[in-house]
Amino acid sequence: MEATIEVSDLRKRFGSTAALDGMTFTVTPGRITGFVGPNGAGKSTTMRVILGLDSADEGTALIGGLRYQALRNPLSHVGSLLDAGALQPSRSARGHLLWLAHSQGLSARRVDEVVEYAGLGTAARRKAGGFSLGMRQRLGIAAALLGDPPVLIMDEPFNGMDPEGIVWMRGLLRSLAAEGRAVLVSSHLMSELQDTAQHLVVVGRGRVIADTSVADLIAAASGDRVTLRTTARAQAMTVLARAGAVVAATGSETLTVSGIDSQRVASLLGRADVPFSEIGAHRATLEEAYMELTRDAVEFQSGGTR
Ligand SMILES: Nc1ncnc2c1ncn2[C@@H]1O[C@H](COP(=O)(O)OP(=O)(O)OP(=O)(O)O)[C@@H](O)[C@H]1O
Repeated sequence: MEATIEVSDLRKRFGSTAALDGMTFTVTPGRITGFVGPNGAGKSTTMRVILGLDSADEGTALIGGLRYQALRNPLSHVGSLLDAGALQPSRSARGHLLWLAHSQGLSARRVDEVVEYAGLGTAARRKAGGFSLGMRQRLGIAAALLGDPPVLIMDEPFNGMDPEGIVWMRGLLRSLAAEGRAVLVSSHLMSELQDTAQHLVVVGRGRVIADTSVADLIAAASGDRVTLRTTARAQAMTVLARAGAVVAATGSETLTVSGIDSQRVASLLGRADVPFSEIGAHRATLEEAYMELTRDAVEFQSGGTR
């Protein structure tokens, strides 16, 4: 089966709310696609529709070219981590995985492999009801990987993870993508995706705002700005503004300059005898790029509803 997810023109209303309003994107194999957007943008609804847990009013969602309902032994086609709380609390983690495995014709040996892979170790014998959120996420990952699926869908997998767990999760996602799987990961924290995802689908109000590589998104948001460190901030601002640059102070000794390149900034300051210690092209963070893109798409902003 091809490792792809194809979402095409999904529309869904909940009463007067358009949760999905023409959602369209493709997740391709061999890379991590981050799925991001403000609260209420439609991420969970999209994931639920892809996984057959919810139905759309219009449009299609295909896994390897097939609707979820048409997949035989779905765990071997797609693994998902949606709600880490959905467990039988009295069952041991291993018992839960064994039950899942048997329902899909998978072996007990495979259960032991995924227990190891997800770093559950001896905790697998304990009742899942007593697990921390981080441990439940690991159990969810073990369940998602049971059928060795080519497609993975993870809703907020970093939730509840401690710093060591976050590093582990990043490495795991990267290796799953490197094995040629299609990996769709939603997250609210851009910092978690910055060094993890290669591609981003940014959504707002039920539709795609941007479908782009992380590198291109950061380059576009970085613009042609130059950052500068100087102990003579006021003097530098005067010299650069006189040359036509737009200058903004970003700290007591730092400035952002746009309109002229870093070489010109250096030569202007040199000629005017303005001291500076650092100069370089400004590189936006993924967080900055994301904020700029989604500014108009947030449903609720601090300071009241729009
Ligand atoms: N079962 C439901 N009943 C009514 N409205 C719903 C239901 N599920 C989702 N919605 C609405 O649909 C819209 C999209 O919600 P969804 O949960 O898909 O967004 P999201 O991007 O996952 O948000 P979050 O980041 O907060 O998890 C929201 O306006 C939400 O209130």
